[in-house]
Amino acid sequence: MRIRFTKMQGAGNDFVVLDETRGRLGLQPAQYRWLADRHFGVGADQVLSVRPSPAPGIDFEYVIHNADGGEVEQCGNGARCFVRYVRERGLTDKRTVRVRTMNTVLELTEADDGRVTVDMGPPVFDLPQVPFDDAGLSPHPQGGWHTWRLALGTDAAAPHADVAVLSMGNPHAVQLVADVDAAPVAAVGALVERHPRFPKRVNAGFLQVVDRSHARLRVWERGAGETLACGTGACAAVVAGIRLGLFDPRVDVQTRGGLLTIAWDGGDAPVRMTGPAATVFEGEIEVPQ
Ligand SMILES: N[C@H](CCC[C@H](N)C(=O)O)C(=O)O
Repeated sequence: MRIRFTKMQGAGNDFVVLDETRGRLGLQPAQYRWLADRHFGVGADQVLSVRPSPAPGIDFEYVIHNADGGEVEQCGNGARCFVRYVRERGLTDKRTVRVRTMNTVLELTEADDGRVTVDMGPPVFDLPQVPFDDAGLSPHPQGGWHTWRLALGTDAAAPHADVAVLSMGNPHAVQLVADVDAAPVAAVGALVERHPRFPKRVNAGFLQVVDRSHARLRVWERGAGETLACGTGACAAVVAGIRLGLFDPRVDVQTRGGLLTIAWDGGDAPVRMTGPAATVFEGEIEVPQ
């Protein structure tokens, strides 16, 4: 099947974007994996599909598949590319669009200077909704909130990770590190991603607090490995840092791929993320059956 696609990136987190507003392509997980493959396909961290409005008051449906072919609930950097895409292709002339993902409605706004702000909705701390299995664990109090100690092996001498656990619509486990450049992102991130206490796996964030309004972050993403930036990961890291008493309500997060600004006023307030979005190239490709 020959398909048209657009390659986009937001802070270096890269995407294959598909226009399914006039009909679905009917792709299977193996075909999403192939499209994301950096050697045999186009190459991307996620594949994003733009689908027609599912309900009144919603402009589009926003469907996200990780590089491993699995469909997931949320993608923050992808949301910024989504609004750039629908405006560039004339699918809307609105400056603010509302899109529905698997479990949330996001509001995306493109400013005159091209920067995009996403209302990511409120963070979720209810552990069964993350989901996270805390059976037999006691939280470690820290700065007015708490972290959870994850054993990363079976024997008593196994290393552990102390993680803050929350959902931005998708699951996140955030740990504090002194220096992100020295953090064992691949080794520990892969163990946290597939830790049995996360039945749907988890995105593993490594957060360095620079000061109360600046952070550095690396993320080992569920279903994609380490990416140059993770939008929901930046939101989760700032929310965790605020709850742990480490950040003010607005934080600039330096990722390997670029700068994201995250703001959250606490409680049920929405998390708002601002950052870049860019179209890299358009193309056509024959997708194997
Ligand atoms: N790997 C994530 C999806 C993409 C999130 C990330 N690319 C972002 O910008 O939020 C997950 O499985 O929940």
